[in-house]
Amino acid sequence: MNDFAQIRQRFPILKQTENGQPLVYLDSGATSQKPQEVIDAITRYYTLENANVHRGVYGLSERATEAYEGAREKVRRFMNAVSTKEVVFVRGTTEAINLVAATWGRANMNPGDEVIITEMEHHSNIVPWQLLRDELGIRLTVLRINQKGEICLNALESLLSERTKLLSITHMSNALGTINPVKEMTALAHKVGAKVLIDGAQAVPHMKVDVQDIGCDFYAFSAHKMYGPTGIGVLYGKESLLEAMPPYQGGGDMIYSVTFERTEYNVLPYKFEAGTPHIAGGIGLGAAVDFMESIGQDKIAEYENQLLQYATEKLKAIDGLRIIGEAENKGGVISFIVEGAHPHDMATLMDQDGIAVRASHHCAMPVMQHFDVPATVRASFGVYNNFDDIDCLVAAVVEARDMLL
Ligand SMILES: Cc1ncc(COP(=O)(O)O)c(CN[C@@H]2CONC2=O)c1O
Repeated sequence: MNDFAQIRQRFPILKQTENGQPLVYLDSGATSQKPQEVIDAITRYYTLENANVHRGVYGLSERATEAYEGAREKVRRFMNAVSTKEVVFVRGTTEAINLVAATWGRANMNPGDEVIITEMEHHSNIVPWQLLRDELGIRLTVLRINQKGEICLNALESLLSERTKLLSITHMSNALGTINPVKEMTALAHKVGAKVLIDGAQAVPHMKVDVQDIGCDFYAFSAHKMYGPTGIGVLYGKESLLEAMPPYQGGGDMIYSVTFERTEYNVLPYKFEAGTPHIAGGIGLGAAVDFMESIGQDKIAEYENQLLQYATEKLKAIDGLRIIGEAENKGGVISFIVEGAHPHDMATLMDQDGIAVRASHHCAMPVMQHFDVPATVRASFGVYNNFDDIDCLVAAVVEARDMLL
């Protein structure tokens, strides 16, 4: 049994059947499945370590705090951040981006200042900037994509100006699979003095991310996409920026002292972590980091690329199927349509064969508009998928197509 076949055995949920067929889970882009060690870490916390963190002066609370803050250090090392002060726990990528818009955005942007995003963004990296535009009168500029679903660095350079205060971009598209050249994009933005936020929700599960190497100012991701629990994610921010930003929410734990006249805020990262945190989620995230590092992100990326190449070759051979998003550099996501068959009908029929794929606009409606499709069928891979899964996917696509046409 090869390594990845053994890894698959660590996911209990994959042992079940769906409609009498083995479950073929190909929707990791929406949320990944969880290995036993992540499930066990969360169970262990509630079984043996549950207490509120940071303020208890008794052993149980100290052990809960050690487990929770130990997870923060794991994330720091995982992203190669300089300090745990730069690792803010949030609910997920969406909250991370909203936090930056609400704090750094409000404190640093004035009417006429510009945010640049790309045409392939998820709605969580579009709507927060629209809200800020409508509140502050800033400009929101879109970097268009080509017919392969790629951005053009020269076009970005032409858009950047002294007016640009933030470049906010996805590292990897959830709808197209496109991997953006974020390091080069960051360098171009910094040349005009703009800050850079990277939406890493789809990238972190699939590849090694080194925030110091990229040079970005903010980086956001969600635990539930990289084998961890829902409800916990990370905002990385350069310490100097986080230090200068006002708090996001007010309450307990984010304070040092409170009088009715004024409040002195807590140090980083706690200034941004008001209220009782998702302690079990943080510990589960730490276990997910351990899981990914036990395999090796480069090994994950290489394996998933083999799956992607195989799936692309097999799907392209199906009459009437069009792949949406054919970037030279892609991660483990493949979107497609079958002419004459609505994606929702395709996915519904494929479910009858035990195939779990997403049929949607994937919260990337501008991408659908660009390719003039209402939605796509999307298969997205995790470390537990294999080539048999892809053979099952292809057979189900053909069967659904023949039933619908
Ligand atoms: C690129 C990208 N950015 C942000 C988000 C938002 O993440 P949270 O929901 O964890 O805050 C997602 C979610 N991906 C969606 C969710 O379902 N299917 C998808 O592709 C995403 O793919």
